[in-house]
Amino acid sequence: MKKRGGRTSRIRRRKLLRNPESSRVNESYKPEFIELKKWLKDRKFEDANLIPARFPGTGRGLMSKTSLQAGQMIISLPESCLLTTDTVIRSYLGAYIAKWQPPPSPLLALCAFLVSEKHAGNQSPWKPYLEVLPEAYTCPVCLEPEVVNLLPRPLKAKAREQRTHVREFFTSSRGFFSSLQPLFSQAVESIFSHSALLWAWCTVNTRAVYMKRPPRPCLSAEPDTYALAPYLDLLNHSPRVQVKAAFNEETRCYEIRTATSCRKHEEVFICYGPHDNHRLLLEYGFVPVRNPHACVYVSEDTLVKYLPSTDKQMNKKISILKDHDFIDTCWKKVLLGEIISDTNEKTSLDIAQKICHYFIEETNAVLQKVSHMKDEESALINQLTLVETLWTEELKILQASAEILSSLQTAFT
Ligand SMILES: C[S@@+](CC[C@H](N)C(=O)[O-])C[C@H]1O[C@@H](n2cnc3c(N)ncnc32)[C@H](O)[C@@H]1O
Repeated sequence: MKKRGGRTSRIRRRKLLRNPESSRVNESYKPEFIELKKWLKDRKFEDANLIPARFPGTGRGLMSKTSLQAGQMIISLPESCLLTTDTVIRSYLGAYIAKWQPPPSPLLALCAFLVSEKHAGNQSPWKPYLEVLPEAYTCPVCLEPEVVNLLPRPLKAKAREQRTHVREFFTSSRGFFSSLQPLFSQAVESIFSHSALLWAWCTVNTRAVYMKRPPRPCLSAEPDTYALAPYLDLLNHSPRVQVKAAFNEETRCYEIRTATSCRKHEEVFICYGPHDNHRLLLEYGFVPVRNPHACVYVSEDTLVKYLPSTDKQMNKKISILKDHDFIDTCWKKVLLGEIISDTNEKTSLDIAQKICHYFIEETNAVLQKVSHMKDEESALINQLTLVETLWTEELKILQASAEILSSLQTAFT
């Protein structure tokens, strides 16, 4: 591989800094997007505003061809382009779903359809959409156990729960998959494998938009709220934008309007919700930088370790913290406490500062370990980089918190 740092690369980097537009790569000429556009046109969707592109930092997304004003429609995708449980029930799977007892969940119906259509390859009418879907995902359920082990403790627990949940989803769906055998010449076990179902589960969970469907007798009573929205699902998340997104019953289109303007040739973002980094990694498999909702989770164990052992009110304090959802919640909120007395305030600041330093040390130690593993395990580099970004963002919060605490402490000396 060529070494970076030569004159040409220095000039290129300077150019990129001067003109960030040149760092975005238009992908609309790619065969898969040309096919997808044709497929969308056949389903009455044509769009003049957005083009697929690759951006530094966020990866593949959509770029605006014109400037977008606040209140303007970003995209309006006709119902005929959406993949919902209606699509599945109307398909060759419908009769099998109707026969199966207990009724399959809406999520299972969607996942089974995705796996089956992917297996159909060139025969699938959904091929142009399936071709642009990611081959693999980075939600914790897809990470190697040694990478999951490096996650902050509360997230590690949720990641393991997610793995168990998907495993159980697979095990409990096997009977239904067997019932589909008449549709395939190949053994269903090899089509509806654990890895195929995992791919489908991640596709729905990371890409579907919210669209409530009425309950139907052939599906279980679980809420039916997922719709896969080709092309629209290329929009990345930013916590800094506001959008209005919903299915419009009059136009019969899924519409997104932006409340935040966007300049020509910039990436167009939507907001998946005011989520912290743990939730974004857990549900969507990415960690944004400078997320205003990011926080560091402080566990009960850590609090108990740093609160004075002579404190007779310890249990009461912990239960108050629990009642207010303060345990395992945002570190930032620790800084929002009201002053009760100078002595209490000073003690609290000292404890908070100690906890903060404990976390900074722990974070630095994990970061060192991750960096070491990145040198050793090149096959895991992308997964490790994801975890590294998460810890680096936590370190920034902790360092900023330590500084604030230190200036508050100075006020008491
Ligand atoms: C609805 S899709 C958006 C399009 C996606 N980037 C693609 O290429 O297909 C959601 C996924 O995009 C990625 N993503 C969304 N917002 C992101 C961001 N701000 N930074 C990095 N990745 C992001 C995550 O992998 C997430 O699971």
